[in-house]
Amino acid sequence: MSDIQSEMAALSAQIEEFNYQYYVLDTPTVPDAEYDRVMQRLRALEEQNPELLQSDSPTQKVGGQALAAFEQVAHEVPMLSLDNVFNDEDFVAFANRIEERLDGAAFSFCCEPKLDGLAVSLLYENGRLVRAATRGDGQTGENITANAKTITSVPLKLRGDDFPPRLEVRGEVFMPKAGFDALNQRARQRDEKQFANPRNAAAGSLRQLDSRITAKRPLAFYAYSTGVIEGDYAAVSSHYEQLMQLKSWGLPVSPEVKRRDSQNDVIAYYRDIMERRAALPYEIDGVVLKVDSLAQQNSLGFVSRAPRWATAFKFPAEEEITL
Ligand SMILES: NC(=O)n1nc(-c2ccco2)nc1N
Repeated sequence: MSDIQSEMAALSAQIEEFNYQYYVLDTPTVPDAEYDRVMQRLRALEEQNPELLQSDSPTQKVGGQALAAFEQVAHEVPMLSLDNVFNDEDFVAFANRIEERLDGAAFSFCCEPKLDGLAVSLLYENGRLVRAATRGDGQTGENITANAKTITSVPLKLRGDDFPPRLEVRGEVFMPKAGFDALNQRARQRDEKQFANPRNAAAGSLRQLDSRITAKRPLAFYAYSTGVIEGDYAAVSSHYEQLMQLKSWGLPVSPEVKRRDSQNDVIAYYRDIMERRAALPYEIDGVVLKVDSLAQQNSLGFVSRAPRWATAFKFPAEEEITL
């Protein structure tokens, strides 16, 4: 490797570590000016040495040629839809049904905020992002790889080397409230169409045929599940621990994800998140509760397309404001 190549590889690795610290650990270690300096240096070297440009360089998150249409993607593992509960009694009935089906075995819940964005699947092969798809109808989605690659919090390469050779990460692409407000303010100033809510803004931005438009939209991503996992790696037995593994590989996971062991503690989690809902930087419409043990999830299975082992616990509908 030439000196230039090794400097470019080092700069790329440094930017990926900055991204991990900023988007995953939420603890940036360098000021923006330093981040920009390193990024500018890498861009300059890539312009001077185009033959050394790597397709998954962090400078390539700016989008490319517009598509004529989206390709269809068949999900190897269907992307589930969730049943809902709306009050404590329904949740207790849900939890009691699980207890019966587990013949009284103890079980915990992994509790997560229910992000109000767009479910996506990210496929990493040998640690590199090779395909991104929307949920679609659960069986078939749209190939939005070029667009997903422009989302700053979606890593183009996984961190470390203990990840499985083939890993499908599932999560939510969403638009944080601040980004949504700024986008609509700019639209108002330009007399352009405004989005009704962050969810529509995220969907509209992600399903752009021109990824250069997506690249300009303030999208974010949180992982909350996996799909296909193939090849040798240190498998864990708990959904919560699996999310912590995804975090160690450079995928952002909401810091609000917690494990709770009793029905009362789950209800306390639901109330706490509901109380803090307005202050969260992204929109949610409830919490998602999942049996934490992967073995117990497997033994509980699914009813038609919804898992017996998970439910969304929704908040009362907010009065809709019309723009
Ligand atoms: N929307 C959302 O935040 N979700 N959705 C799931 C889910 C759907 C199917 C399995 O897991 N989990 C979370 N946190």
